[in-house]
Amino acid sequence: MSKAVSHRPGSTTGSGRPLASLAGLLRDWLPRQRWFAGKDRPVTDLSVLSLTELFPGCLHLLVHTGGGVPAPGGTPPAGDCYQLLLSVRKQLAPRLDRAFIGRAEEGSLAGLAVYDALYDPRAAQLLLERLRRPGTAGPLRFESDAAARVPGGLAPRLLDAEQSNSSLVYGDAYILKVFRRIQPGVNPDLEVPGALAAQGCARVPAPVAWFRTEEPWPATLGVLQPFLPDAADGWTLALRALVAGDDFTTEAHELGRAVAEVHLALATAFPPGVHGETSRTVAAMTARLDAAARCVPALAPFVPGLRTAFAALATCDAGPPAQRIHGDVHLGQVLRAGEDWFVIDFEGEPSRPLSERCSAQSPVRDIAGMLRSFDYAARQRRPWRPDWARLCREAFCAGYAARAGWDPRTKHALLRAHETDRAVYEVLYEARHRPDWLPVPMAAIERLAVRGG
Ligand SMILES: Nc1ncnc2c1ncn2[C@@H]1O[C@H](COP(=O)(O)OP(=O)(O)O)[C@@H](O)[C@H]1O
Ligand SMILES: O=P(O)(O)O[C@H]1O[C@H](CO)[C@@H](O[C@H]2O[C@H](CO)[C@@H](O)[C@H](O)[C@H]2O)[C@H](O)[C@H]1O
Repeated sequence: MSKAVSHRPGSTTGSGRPLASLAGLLRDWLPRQRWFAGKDRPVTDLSVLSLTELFPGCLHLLVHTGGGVPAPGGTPPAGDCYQLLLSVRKQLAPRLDRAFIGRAEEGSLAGLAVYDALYDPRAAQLLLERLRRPGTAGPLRFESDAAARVPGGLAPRLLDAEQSNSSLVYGDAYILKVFRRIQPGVNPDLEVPGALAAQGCARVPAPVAWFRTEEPWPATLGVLQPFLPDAADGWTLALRALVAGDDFTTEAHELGRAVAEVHLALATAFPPGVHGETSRTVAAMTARLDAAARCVPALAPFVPGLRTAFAALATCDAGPPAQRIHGDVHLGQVLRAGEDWFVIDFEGEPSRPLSERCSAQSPVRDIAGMLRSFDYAARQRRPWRPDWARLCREAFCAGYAARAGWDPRTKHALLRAHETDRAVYEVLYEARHRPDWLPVPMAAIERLAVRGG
């Protein structure tokens, strides 16, 4: 039986010494996780917002770092909230080495090994069982599409890839994405695929079950959707083509069509947006650039040149109307199964506030994301293959135009501004998560600032 453990939000000691002991271990472990956003500051404060015994031996936690203590049900505080599933054992089997968080030193957990339960097949199976049978566990709510029939007993495996979240694949039939950084509200990765499926859009795997919390505020915690078993992601396929010296333009053209179809479905599924005033877009892009330059000094010399890309928006054609978009389009977010491209991960850029990610924006933002991704792929090759990226870019835009009815290549200033904004985001992302990759977006920054495109 699951039960909610009574716990005073904001305290690491509300349930006694075990929490204090856990908090100590988590302060060291959290910053080492790829999905941890606050890598640029030490975890000095950590509070437990909610703690639920999901099943015997497995605790579900929402923890908060980097800000004031949040009030229950109140306004979300500054800082970040993370979802953790933790288990304890006397000894960890070697196959759970990667899951090890630390050994508790005090309280009732003293001497026990604390580990990330998502690596434990038993815990992963029990989590799927909860999703198969809608119900509650303390503040947690497990829900499903009434038409979905998820079979029991599917063998779980945790995807190794370093991602923004953690994903479990069950029997190559379903994939459960467990969100790590939790923001109040419905996660777009539940909301958007659900709305697109209702439109009959076949480009997106539709959610079949999900779980969410009511405390400390309503938020989505995880989504189960069909797994595309023989799919390969666009990044893997593009690199394979580059290594083999193959052309990728047919794939890029089809990708352009797929992204355009998703945009058309999004425009129908969500009420059309009002075009934000251009001056506000310019101000927002400029503010993001200035903030990024404060964190990554290498950007500073390019700031004046990059600002001209944003300023040009004031005098150029406004382009297509604002609408709901994907928000973080790149080659890793598209999967090819058979001849078809699918689009996944509608969370948007993980570091942006949820309200911003759900607001109507220019679809050019998504197009710019994919164009940047061709550049990223081309730069994985020595020597660099700018011609490969250029041909993919042309083909993607042509495919997009064939389906959307307008051609991104005719909106040069708009594209340049959005590619610049995206490259600035990438500089910050790489500086925080993969410093070795920083030269990739920096090369684009130099090109966009100095040569203008
Ligand atoms: N429906 C699916 N079918 C097959 N593979 C998937 C599916 N959804 C996600 N994946 C795989 O899982 C990886 C992580 O998914 P993604 O939604 O991008 O998570 P994250 O937000 O953690 O980046 C993808 O790169 C892809 O390889
Ligand atoms: O984790 P997400 O898939 O939500 O996206 C984040 O991580 C991506 C890297 O995994 C990052 O993408 C950047 O690197 C890609 C190559 O690894 C490249 O194809 C993309 O064009 C580039 O932006 C993405 O920006 C970030 O939000």
